[in-house]
Amino acid sequence: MKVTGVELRTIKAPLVSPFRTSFGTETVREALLVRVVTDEAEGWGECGAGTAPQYSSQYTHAAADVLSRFLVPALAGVADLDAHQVAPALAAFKGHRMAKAALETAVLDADLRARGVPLAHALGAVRDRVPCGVSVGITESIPALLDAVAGYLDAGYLRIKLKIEPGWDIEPVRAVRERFGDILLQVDANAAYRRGDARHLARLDPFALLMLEQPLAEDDLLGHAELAKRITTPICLDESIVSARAAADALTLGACHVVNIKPGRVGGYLEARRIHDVCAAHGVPVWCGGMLETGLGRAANVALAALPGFVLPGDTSASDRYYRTDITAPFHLVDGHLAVPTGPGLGVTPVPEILDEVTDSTTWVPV
Ligand SMILES: CSCC[C@@H](NC(=O)CCC(=O)O)C(=O)O
Ligand SMILES: [Mg+2]
Repeated sequence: MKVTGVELRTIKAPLVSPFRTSFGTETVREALLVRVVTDEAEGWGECGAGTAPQYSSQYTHAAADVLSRFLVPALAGVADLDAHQVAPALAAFKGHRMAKAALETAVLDADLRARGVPLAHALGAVRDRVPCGVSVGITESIPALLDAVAGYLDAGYLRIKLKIEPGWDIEPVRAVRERFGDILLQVDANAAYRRGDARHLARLDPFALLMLEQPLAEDDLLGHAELAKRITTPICLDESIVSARAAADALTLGACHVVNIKPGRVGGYLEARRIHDVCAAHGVPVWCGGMLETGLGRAANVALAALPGFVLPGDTSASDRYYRTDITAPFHLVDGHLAVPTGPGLGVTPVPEILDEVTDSTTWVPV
């Protein structure tokens, strides 16, 4: 394929309710969408970065800047481009994995649409629907949390994930366990704790959680390995797993028992599959994380979550978990599952009038 140009479109999509984590509260998803135009087809990618550098050092406007100044122009030199050539073409530029992932995904989507191949098929999917969990933010009170969890369980979600932070951990977990019994339940700290919190985190052990996600800092593999020896709750890593090598290192060090795979965090779906393969080789379960994606990123995540090693419900929730109106045809939860898209590439495209309503800016970058 020959890339003729790339559109960088920033959208601002209001969330149906505030989403609070240990690092902040989101009320609007400011997302960067990448549309690659080639001589054969066009393709879409969604950048997982948020408005501010709080989940990681990346953020939406920086992703748009690095794409327009460096990453998109780097594709000009590639004569017959396919998705496998994108990462090597961008390797000279350090970091910015989420921006690189969005560009690689858009090239992959264009290539697959041109060939009539669904992303799920290209990645090696073995399922036609995936089991879904839901991420529940920190709420104003325990009663409010219990109401939210009850609503999601009524909707059919198969697993509940609670955001926690110091001061909001033991009690909310206890309250959910006491109210809802032995549901599949896990927690995510987004790196809010320190190595000295091991004794406190061990107080989660009696609640039979599926996992404790990213309790310590992104770069603290040794701290997680030490913590793993002092608590019985399985440790899952998210922010720390930035590549297949980081996954192999984490498993070798005993820093985690489960991995949350997020394609944007690791530079794209091709690296995400490599991490899936590394974990499968070690007998380690994985699940698909989320970054509040619109239907574009959601479609790609659901395709990935259909791979054999994704044996745990992911944060692949229905569109209405976050959005009143998705920019694509909405994903609906059916018996706790989302259907894997069957169309070429991502299998979905934005609805133009809905996309225009949430568009904040658009830039064309010629190649
Ligand atoms: C704005 S928080 C995004 C990162 C967070 N993601 C979720 O909790 C799931 C979000 C989703 O359902 O897409 C995580 O650390 O796992
Ligand atoms: Mg997480």
